[in-house]
Amino acid sequence: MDLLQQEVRGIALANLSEVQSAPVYNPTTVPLNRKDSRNMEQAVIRNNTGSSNPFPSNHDIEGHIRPFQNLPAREPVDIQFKDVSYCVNLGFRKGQKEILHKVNGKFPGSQLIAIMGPSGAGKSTLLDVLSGYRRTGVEGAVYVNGRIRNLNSFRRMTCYITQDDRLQTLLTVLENMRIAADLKLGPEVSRHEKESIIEDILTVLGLYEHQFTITKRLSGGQRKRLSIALELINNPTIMFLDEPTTGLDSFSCNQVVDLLKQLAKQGRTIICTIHQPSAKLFQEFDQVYVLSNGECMYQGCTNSLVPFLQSVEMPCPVYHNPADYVIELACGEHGEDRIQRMVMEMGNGECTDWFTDRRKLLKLEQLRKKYPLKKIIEQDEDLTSTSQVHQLQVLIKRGIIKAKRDATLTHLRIGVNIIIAAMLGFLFIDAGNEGSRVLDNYNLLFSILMHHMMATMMLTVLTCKLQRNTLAPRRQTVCRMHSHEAQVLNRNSPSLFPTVPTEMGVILKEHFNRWYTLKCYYLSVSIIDLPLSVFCCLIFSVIIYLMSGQPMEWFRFGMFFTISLLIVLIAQSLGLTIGAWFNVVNGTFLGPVLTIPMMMFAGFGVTLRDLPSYLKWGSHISYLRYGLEGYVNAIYGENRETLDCELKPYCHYRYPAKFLSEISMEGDQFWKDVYALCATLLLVRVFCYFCLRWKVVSVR
Ligand SMILES: Nc1ncnc2c1ncn2[C@@H]1O[C@H](COP(=O)(O)OP(=O)(O)OP(=O)(O)O)[C@@H](O)[C@H]1O
Repeated sequence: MDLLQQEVRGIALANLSEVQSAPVYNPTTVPLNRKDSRNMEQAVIRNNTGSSNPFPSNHDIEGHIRPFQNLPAREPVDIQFKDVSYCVNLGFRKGQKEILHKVNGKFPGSQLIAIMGPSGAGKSTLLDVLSGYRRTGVEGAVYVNGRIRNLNSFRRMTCYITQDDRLQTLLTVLENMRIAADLKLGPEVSRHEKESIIEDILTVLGLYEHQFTITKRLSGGQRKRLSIALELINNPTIMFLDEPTTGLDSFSCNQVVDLLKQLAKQGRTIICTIHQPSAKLFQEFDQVYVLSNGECMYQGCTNSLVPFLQSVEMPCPVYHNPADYVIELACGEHGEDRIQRMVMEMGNGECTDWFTDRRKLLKLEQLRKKYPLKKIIEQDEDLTSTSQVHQLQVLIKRGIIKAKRDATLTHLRIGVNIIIAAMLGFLFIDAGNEGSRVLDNYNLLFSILMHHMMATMMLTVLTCKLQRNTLAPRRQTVCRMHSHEAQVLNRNSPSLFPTVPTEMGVILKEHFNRWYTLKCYYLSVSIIDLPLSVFCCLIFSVIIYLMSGQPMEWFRFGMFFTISLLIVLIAQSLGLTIGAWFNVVNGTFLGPVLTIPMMMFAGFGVTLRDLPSYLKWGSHISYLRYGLEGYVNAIYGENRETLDCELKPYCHYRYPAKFLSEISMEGDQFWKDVYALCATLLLVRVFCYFCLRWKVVSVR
């Protein structure tokens, strides 16, 4: 051994002895009774005081610090996984790509566990697989307390916190917490109890002073803590967090990790992915799991990483952060052979030699004995904890608050309808009663149809766009980059490429975390928008009807308005379907393009009679045809009297029946058109729901 090597070893071992002498909380050796956990909490807070204690004191009568007094401590849950592989389909004729290669691991309860690795190593994928978010393409077994994971009961005790904070930004912190409490705890828990839980969580997370702040004004760290706070309401036993520290400054990082450590001490298993923590932050984790190219390079206690590297003859250089060094190794900066050596030594995650007290680690059969099979209560497939009626009520309440706060879009919709109605009104002024301007009026009716359809559809496509199709956002692989550059890129990426959470991203997160069923969400969205759609449509119809001098008969106005409203609702449903299915660029392109065939078959340019026989079917599926026919019948049908003929000596269409016959819309078809439009609306709504459902399920 040369001198340099001896020196490096000596210092690494010195690091090790220093680290080992520090008191390390090990849940496998220390039973988690109330007294001990209190002492440990005190110890941690004492350690934090003077630096960055994120937990304002929360004293009980004896003066002891008791955070989360309204959240009972949890019985630890032990997670193990064996030979877990994950494959994605790359598309038609492109084959498959294996992202995780038969990895193994052991995540004991009451621990704060970090999954580390370079970008593209498979951290988020492993988190998705373990949380049950990804199911298709997954092989291998995941064990919970020694038994094969039952996904439904597992999901009832877990929550997933995404990297990009998918929050309702228009609501205040308190409103967000109250909505989450109402959705998760239901009406059985009294308002007082809910408020106590909320107060407790907000206090411990340092958000109490910000409870009346609108979420969009919170800092990055506060948002992250709010994301955690929202999921803590129903007290999950296992928490999965995707890069909870990315985009935060070191102070906020410490706050978040300290908080996670507190939660772990109460019996929760906290598993999070993390890029390259600072040396201080790294020490906060109880256990670390290092991935490289979908294989496990190290698994064990954080403090054992340095000795492990020593044992495989890749000692951590002096004054080097072990976390940085292991990422450099995982990137292959020191050679691919070193990765392979570490993977082999670790048995791809099977080796448990580097846990603090491996004798206390329980085998699967021991775990089964320790946690005997509980009586299984038959629970239905619905994973939510409250009734659907209750969820609907809460979601409608939330939607109304949001609509009130974001009045710009509401004002814009009203404004656009008034302006377009006035413009068309001026253009076609008094065309409705004049026999010589029947064709003008026909053009006006078609223009109204176009307005209702395009304005509503495009607005919906743009506001419900789906940004990403996964809970975990993807970034480009930067594996071979120098670790420091990678670190800088990763720390900067949130500000360089802001990931604005869209409504769809929020739905994916909330639905996966069992806040509500998709049915309730969809119904609430439809109900909330209805009054505004009716109002906009009514205002437009009144202006255009009066300005263009249509017949002053209530029943005709009623017919005109009914058709307008049905068209608006159909266009909105189509917009929702396109918005849920395609991204914003494709949706903006497809919306108008798909409308063209509908217009072709509407009977406007080419009358329904003159349509070639092989294209007649098109007129039966075009809702614009029923819309136009409905308008024409409302204005010129129902035995309308002879029109005025004041502008010209001869009016070709003085008799409405003649006009109806020429455009091939004779015979009172109004109710047939209304039925056809209602059927289309129902069909599109149901189709849209299944699209949304498919989208949510298919990304898993
Ligand atoms: N649906 C997919 N199709 C093709 N490749 C995928 C898919 N999902 C993930 N990958 C690839 O799998 C690898 C692992 O991705 P993953 O997001 O798990 O990495 P990561 O370690 O979390 O990276 P980061 O830290 O940058 O988020 C990457 O190379 C990624 O490109």
